[in-house]
Amino acid sequence: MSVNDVGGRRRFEDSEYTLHIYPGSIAEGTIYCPITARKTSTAAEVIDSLINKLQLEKTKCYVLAEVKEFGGEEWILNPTDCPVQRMMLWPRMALENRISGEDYRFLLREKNLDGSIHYGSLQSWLRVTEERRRMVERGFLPQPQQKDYDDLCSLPDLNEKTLLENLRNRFKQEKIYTYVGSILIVINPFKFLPIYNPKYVKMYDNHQLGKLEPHIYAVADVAYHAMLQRRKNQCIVISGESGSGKTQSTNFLIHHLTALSQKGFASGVEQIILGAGPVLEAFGNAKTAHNNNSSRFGKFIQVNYQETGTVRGAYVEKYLLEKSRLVYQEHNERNYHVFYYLLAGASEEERSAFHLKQPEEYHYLNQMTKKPLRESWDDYCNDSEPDCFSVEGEDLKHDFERLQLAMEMVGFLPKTRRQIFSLLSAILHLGNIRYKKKTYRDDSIDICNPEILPIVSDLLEVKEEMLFEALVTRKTVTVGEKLILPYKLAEEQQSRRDLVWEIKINIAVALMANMSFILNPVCPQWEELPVCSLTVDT
Ligand SMILES: Nc1ncnc2c1ncn2[C@@H]1O[C@H](COP(=O)(O)OP(=O)(O)OP(=O)(O)O)[C@@H](O)[C@H]1O
Repeated sequence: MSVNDVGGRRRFEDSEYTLHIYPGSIAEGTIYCPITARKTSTAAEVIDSLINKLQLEKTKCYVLAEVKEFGGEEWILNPTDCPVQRMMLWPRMALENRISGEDYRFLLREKNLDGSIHYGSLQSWLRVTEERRRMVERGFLPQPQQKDYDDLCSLPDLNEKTLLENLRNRFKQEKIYTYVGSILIVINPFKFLPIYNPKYVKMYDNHQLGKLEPHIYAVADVAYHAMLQRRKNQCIVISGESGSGKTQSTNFLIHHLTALSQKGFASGVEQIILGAGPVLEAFGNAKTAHNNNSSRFGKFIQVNYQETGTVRGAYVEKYLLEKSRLVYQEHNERNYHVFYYLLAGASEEERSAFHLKQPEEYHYLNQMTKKPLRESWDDYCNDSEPDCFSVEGEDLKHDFERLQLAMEMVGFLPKTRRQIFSLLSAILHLGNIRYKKKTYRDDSIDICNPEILPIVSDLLEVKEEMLFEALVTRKTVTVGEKLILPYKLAEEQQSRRDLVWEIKINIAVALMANMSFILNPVCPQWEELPVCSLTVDT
C-alpha cells in the first residue's frame, strides 16, 4: 500500500493507495496488476481500470475476491464494496509485505453466465493448498502467526480459557466452524460469508471428516455417505440458543444433502423444503427480544433416499409450537408474523371479507404497545418512533405477497388460503371478547361485547349459539357421564384460549398435511424400493 498524501482528514480521505490485483489465469503472464484507488473507489471502478490496463474482454463479467489466507476462502466483493477500505482492515504485516507476502491479496475472478464464479480447475486449486500445507509442516514456510486448532480435541492444553481463545482466534479470521471430534461448533457471523458456493459443495464431497477446514457441508457429507455405505438411517441434531443460527444451518444442510443427490427430483425437494420456508416462517416465527425472526417451534425434517442415493421424498414436522404467544407476548416481542402480514397486505375486498381492523385494535397484538390509534396502516410507514408493529427493514405488504406465493407453491388452493386467513382473523377477534359475571350472585361468565359474536361466527362458519356455548361453558367427562359446566369469571382467559389454540393447531396440521403430500409424490415403483433416511432435528 502506498499513501501519496499525508494531509488533514479531508486530504486523508482523498489519499491514493495502490492495490495489487492478481488476475491468475484471466491474464496469463501477469502476476499482479497495480491499480491506483481511493478509499471511496468501488470494486466496480477498480475492475473497470483493470479491464483497461490488462485489455480484458469487455463482454465478460468480473468480480474481485479478497483472500485472507492463500488457498483459503474467498470473499467476493459486491460492486459497491470499497477494496481499499477492506485492505485497510488487513494486519500491518500483510500490508508491509505486499509483494513477498502471499496470504492477503485481491484476486480477479470471472463470473459464469449463471452468476456462479469461475474457479478454473478445482483440482489444481486443491493441489496448491495441499502443497502449501505440507511446506508449512516441513518448516519451508512460516507457521501462521497465531496457531489455531480446527478441532478442540487437539488443543494441547484444554481448559475453558484456551478453548474460548481458540474459538475467538478462529472467528476473527472468519472461520466460524470448529470441530470437537465429530461435533461441529458454529459461531454465528451475522453476515454472509461466501463459503457455501458450488466450489465448496464439490470440495467437501466424499471427504473424511477433519481432512479439510471444518464446515457444515462436511457434516452433511459424512452423514450422507455413512447412510449409503452402512445402509443405516442417520440423524443430525442442531441445537443452540435463540438467534444462534439453527435455521440458517438447517438450510445449508438441506442444500448440501440435496446437492449430493443431483439425480431424480432432488432439487425439487430442496426447493419445496426451503420454499416452504416462508410459510413455516409466517405461521411459526415471531419477533422476540433476541431475534426478529425467531422460530417458535421445533422442526423435524426427514429426507428419504433410495439405495442409489437419489432423494425419494421428504417429511417435515413442526412440534412444540409456542401456543402461549398467540394470546400473550412479552415486552418488545410480537405475535406470529402472519397476523401482521395479513393486516398490512390484505386487499380492500379481503379486509371487508375478513372484518380486518388496525393492528392496535386487537388485544392479542397490542398488549405490549399501548399507543394512540392510527387512521390507516400507511401511517405506520411515516412513523419514525419504533414500536412492536413495525420492525426496521421489514416490508409487511411484500411479505404477505411472498407468503401467498409460497402457499400456492406448497399446494394450497385459493379457497383453502382464504379459509386459513379467515381463521386467523377469527383468532384476533376472539381476543377482543371481554367477559363479565352473569349476575351479582351467579359467578358464571357472560360476554360484555356480544357484537363480536356474529363476526367470529361468520369467520369460523359456525352457528352463533354454538360459538357462545363454546366460549362460556366447557364439557367434562366424569365416570360414565358428560357434564356441561359454565366457566367462572376467574377462568375467562382459559375459555377462549382453548378455542384459539385449537384453531391454530388445526391450521398447523393443515399446513403440515399439505407439505407432506407435496414432498412425497406417490410413485408406484418406489413403493417396493428400499429406503434410508436422514433426519435433521432442530
Ligand atoms: N452461517 C451464517 N452465516 C450468516 N448469517 C447467519 C448464519 N447463521 C445465522 N445467521 C444469521 O443470524 C440470524 C439468526 O439466525 P437463525 O434465525 O438461523 O437463528 P435460530 O437459531 O434459528 O433462532 P431461533 O431459535 O430464534 O429461531 C439470521 O439473521 C441469520 O441470517
